Amino acid sequence: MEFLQLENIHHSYFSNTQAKEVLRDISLAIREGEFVSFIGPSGCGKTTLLSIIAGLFPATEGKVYIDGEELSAHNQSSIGYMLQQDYLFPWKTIEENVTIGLKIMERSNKTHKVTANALLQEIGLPHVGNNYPRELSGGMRQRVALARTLAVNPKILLLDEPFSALDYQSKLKLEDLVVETLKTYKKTAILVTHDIGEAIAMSERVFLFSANPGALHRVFEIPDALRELSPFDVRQHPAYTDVFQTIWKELESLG
Ligand SMILES: Nc1ncnc2c1ncn2[C@@H]1O[C@H](COP(=O)(O)OP(=O)(O)OP(=O)(O)O)[C@@H](O)[C@H]1O
Repeated sequence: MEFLQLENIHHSYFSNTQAKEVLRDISLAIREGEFVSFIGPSGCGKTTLLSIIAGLFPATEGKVYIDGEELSAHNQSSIGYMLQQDYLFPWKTIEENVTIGLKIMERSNKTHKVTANALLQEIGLPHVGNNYPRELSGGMRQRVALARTLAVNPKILLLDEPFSALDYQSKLKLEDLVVETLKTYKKTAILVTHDIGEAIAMSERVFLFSANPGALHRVFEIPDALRELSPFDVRQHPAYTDVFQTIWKELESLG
């Protein structure tokens, strides 16, 4: 079932009297529970498109639908955002950081501790609730950022290069954890990444965008044989190299 739908999205930024066209006529649909990636040359508008989906600002033209309903202040909270930086508050404990969104949304205090504990357990950090962010490694902090994003129970997660600041080993481990956790919670997710391998390893479909202005160029279906594996294992599968080369060639052809 189509869960997130973009219909003829156009976007321009206006500075002084000049308009800069960034996105042209983007239409796409993502199924409930699906994990997809957006890739494309630098500056093709991936972050701009995620911001429009998150409702941070409206597109110049076009519509976003979530579960058949047009995006508005009413359903905007069904979307969670995870970024390259963890943006944890250094003066708050890990438990307080995980539940900050619930506090902002003024949801009942009683269940906060239970929610935080369950999520910290899920991300493999059950004993850090009373610690402070400075006491954790970069990879652990990004896991906490994932728990904080999930705490408000969004239906759709937007992941904007959340692994790019991590060392290679932490990145591979976190990719596995994110895929497993989002499957457990049956979330729909969009990952923006520059790493083709990461897109193939984590996604069911990869959306390739071209630049100037940003437009949807091609959609790649990841073969079933890869989709059943964890991101780490996908990279060891014989079919992985073929898929990588196909996408790489297409990206190269965009210049
Ligand atoms: N607030 C803004 N005002 C004017 N132009 C902007 C603004 N934000 C982004 N742009 C421009 O829009 C274009 C798309 O930017 P965006 O960050 O969405 O691309 P991206 O594909 O995410 O880039 P990257 O892969 O480098 O992160 C770029 O040319 C950028 O300079």
